[in-house]
Amino acid sequence: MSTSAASTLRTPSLKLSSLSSRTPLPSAFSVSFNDKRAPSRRYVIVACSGLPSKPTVLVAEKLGEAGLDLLKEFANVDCAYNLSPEELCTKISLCDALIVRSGTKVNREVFESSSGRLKVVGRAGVGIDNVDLSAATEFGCLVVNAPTANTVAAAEHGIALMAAMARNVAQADASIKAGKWQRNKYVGVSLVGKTLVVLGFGKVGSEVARRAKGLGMHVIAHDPYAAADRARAIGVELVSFEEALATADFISLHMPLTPATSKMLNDETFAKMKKGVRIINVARGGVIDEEALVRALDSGIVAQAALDVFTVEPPSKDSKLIQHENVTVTPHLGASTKEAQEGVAIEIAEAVVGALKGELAATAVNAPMVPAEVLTELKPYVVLAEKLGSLAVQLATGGSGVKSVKVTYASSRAPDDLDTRLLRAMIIKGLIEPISSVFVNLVNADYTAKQRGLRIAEERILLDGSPENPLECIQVQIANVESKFASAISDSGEIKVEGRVKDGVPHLTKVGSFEVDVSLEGSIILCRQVDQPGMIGKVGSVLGEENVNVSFMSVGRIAPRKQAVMAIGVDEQPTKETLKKIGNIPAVEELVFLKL
Ligand SMILES: NC(=O)c1ccc[n+]([C@@H]2O[C@H](COP(=O)([O-])OP(=O)(O)OC[C@H]3O[C@@H](n4cnc5c(N)ncnc54)[C@H](O)[C@@H]3O)[C@@H](O)[C@H]2O)c1
Ligand SMILES: O=C(O)[C@H](O)COP(=O)(O)O
Repeated sequence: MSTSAASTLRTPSLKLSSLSSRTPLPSAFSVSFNDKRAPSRRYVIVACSGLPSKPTVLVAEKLGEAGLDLLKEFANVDCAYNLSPEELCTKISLCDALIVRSGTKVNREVFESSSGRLKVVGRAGVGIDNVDLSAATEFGCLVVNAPTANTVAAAEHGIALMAAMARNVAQADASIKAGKWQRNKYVGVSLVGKTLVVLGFGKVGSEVARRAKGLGMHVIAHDPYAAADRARAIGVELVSFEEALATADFISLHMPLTPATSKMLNDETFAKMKKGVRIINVARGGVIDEEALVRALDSGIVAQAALDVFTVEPPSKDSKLIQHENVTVTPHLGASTKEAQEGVAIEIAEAVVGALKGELAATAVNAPMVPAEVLTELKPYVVLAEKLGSLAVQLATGGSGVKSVKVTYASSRAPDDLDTRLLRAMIIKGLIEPISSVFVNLVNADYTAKQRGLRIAEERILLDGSPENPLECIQVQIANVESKFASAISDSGEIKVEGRVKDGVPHLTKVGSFEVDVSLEGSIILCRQVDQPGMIGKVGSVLGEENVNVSFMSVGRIAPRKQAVMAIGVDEQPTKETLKKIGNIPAVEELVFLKL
């Protein structure tokens, strides 16, 4: 990709088939259940069920027109800039999505105030340090960002600040406008031949490095997570933090603000730098201890600094740092080019609309990454997983006592070739939703389980045979609970249900120790009886008389004329009286109705 093209990059609209294997999964999102009997069924994995016919998107900071146009095709768009925190909290309960830049704090109160309606937060830019990700995850709200469209703009601004600082452009400009002509005062330093250290060799850092090399600088970088061969490919050596500090003439900062990078440049690290070093920061203000920087400037360790970002934005007018003669400042303009803002607006609008539609989000920040092809393959198993979770918990007496669940995946695939995070999330959804008002999705499943003290142990059984299908069967067991259907308790004392996918359709294949075979759609009646002729007919006619349509029926028995379990798939919910009539059939010993 040419660097000039990068700033106007558009994120293509994402469909399952167009995603690469590194595409972060979905959060959200609806996955079509390929069921011949229910072809129109949409299956929501994550966030976006229950949306009104036209969702509402609150755009809380200025967004490029092209992005707004895209949003308006799909949603009601409310552009409300400069909201106070209170106003944002008031508005948010009426919104399905929120789009912000770096100027809006999307904190816990915002998620709390949304009362569960907010499904997606779109950050029109890279840094998500203004969004409380744990709160978003807790509330099952997907966070997406626009990570590529402003890369070049930020890199160009870094280079602009470095050159302007080295030649005192801002100071000389102010001086001349004040009526002075100070040619001797503003003698600068050259860039050519100087060592530039790039701290954070990601998208922006590497573009800065590329450009600085073009200016004849010697460029080295420190980034504990960057690949050395990627750096080498553009002629940059990765060095240790200590070496970086000790050799730099210029240091340009390009890491995210995280607990690990907060105040990374401080009194101690400034003391390790060469006297007269120059610092450029277009990353985040918080990566520098600003008071320590003032001390380093005063002592001459740091000759000059050029800053686009600040710990508090806007910084106070009388801040010593801002007013320092050797400091050049801009008001967080790194991403502010027409091209970048247009690109960011399109990138974020596409991500938010896609998320609201239930498509995959390539830029999800708080959802696990599951490659798209894995998702496609797992679709029917995803449905199976949720239904098994739901059946298992409905079989327990008093669902709130469910604390320990064991999930067993039997597969011919090696464990490394089977990603079960999505399945686990769906089992958790199935286990929790029928017994609570919590909405569980891929974003918040593990968190919600932990909050409820629900332990999920996963086990894999490696089968012989062809690994053509990802899974042979899934088994869900709940320990230490009683069941309202005693036959669901296995020999080892747990509630046990097992299922598999047949011709793309999920089936229940085992309840307790009984083999059954019923397609998991509609609802199910499980009925234990003494195995004898005519039972299917008797139960079937009670249901027929009450106009309840049977979609599937299967009987599993221990041995002829001994106990048997009948699994009956029904399209309609039978009335209590109907169930009572079945229970009154002499050979029937117990029965339970389970909603799917
Ligand atoms: N000023 C602006 O307007 C503007 C515009 C765009 C991006 N940014 C900021 O620039 C920064 C970089 O953005 P990006 O798109 O290149 O992100 P990126 O994720 O592509 O790159 C960040 C890099 O920092 C590295 N890193 C993480 N911890 C580190 C550490 N302790 N030491 C050194 N490196 C570390 C990561 O490995 C990664 O390679 C972010 O803070 C972003 O918010 C600012
Ligand atoms: O992280 C980013 O993308 C930049 O800091 C840009 O922030 P902005 O969208 O507020 O300009």
